[in-house]
Amino acid sequence: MAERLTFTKGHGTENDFVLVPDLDGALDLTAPLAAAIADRRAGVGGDGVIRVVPTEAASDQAVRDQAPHARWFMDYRNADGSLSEMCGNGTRVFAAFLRREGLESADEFAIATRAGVKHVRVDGDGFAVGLGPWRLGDPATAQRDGFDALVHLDDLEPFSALTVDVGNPHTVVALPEAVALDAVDLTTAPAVRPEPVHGTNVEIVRPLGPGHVSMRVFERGVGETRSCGTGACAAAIATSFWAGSLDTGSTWLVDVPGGRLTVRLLPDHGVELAGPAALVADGVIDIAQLTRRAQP
Ligand SMILES: N[C@@H](CCC[C@H](N)C(=O)O)C(=O)O
Repeated sequence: MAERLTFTKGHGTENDFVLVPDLDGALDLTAPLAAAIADRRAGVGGDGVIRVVPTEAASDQAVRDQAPHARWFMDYRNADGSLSEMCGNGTRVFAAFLRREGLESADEFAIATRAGVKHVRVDGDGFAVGLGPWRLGDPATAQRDGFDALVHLDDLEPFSALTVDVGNPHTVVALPEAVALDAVDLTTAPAVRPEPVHGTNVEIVRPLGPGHVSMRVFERGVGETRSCGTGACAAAIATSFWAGSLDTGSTWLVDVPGGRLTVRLLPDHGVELAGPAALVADGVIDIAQLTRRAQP
């Protein structure tokens, strides 16, 4: 493996990522290496690590099959090194990197992900990305009860929640009026029942008005983050579902600690996420130093 890796640090509404270009597909971005890069004290630091690699060089056949539609694969890992199928904020930062580097020059293009091909377009200063199709985790239970899961927060009675898949798994909590959003303790992972087999991201949502919610998120493989793009989509979908108005072409503003995202609900379970993307630093990682463990 190369001893030095170039990287770019970026963020979308303060959900931050380390992008590692691997233009010839030679880098073995293992879970321990990704976790070391994402480490905020001994590494570069980020909520996730994104390898930028030609789609045809991906190890997964299902990803390589996307090569006729998308030249570049967003190989996403969480800060703990685990793989994720999708990252909404990451898609915009990935798109900004591809354009800055001249790897894509059009205003609209597609990117390959573990959740399939996603279409990106320039949208003002930022990007809009189609993240659909979404689906409810347990549609029959959700249609009958309005909820299909319970989430335990703090020492309070469990809260009703809805499971939404946006390529990756989400559980959205409808926080009752009596509980302040800022007061919820997200220093540890909320317990979700039934326990999701592959884990879940948990969004806690407070409606602010028509088409407008405030949200905090505990991300699978990370902890509390300042934003989550797929989580914002899940929050808008769940809130619309509870209001009985899905698939209406509505636009939602989702306020997160790191800023504001816009979510458009489209027909046929489509959903589009729009927001900023910033590339803030470039550098070089010394792999030997990064992986050297301090002696006690
Ligand atoms: N922050 C991302 C989601 C990243 C992956 C997530 N933690 C998971 O494991 O599914 C976003 O903006 O969507």
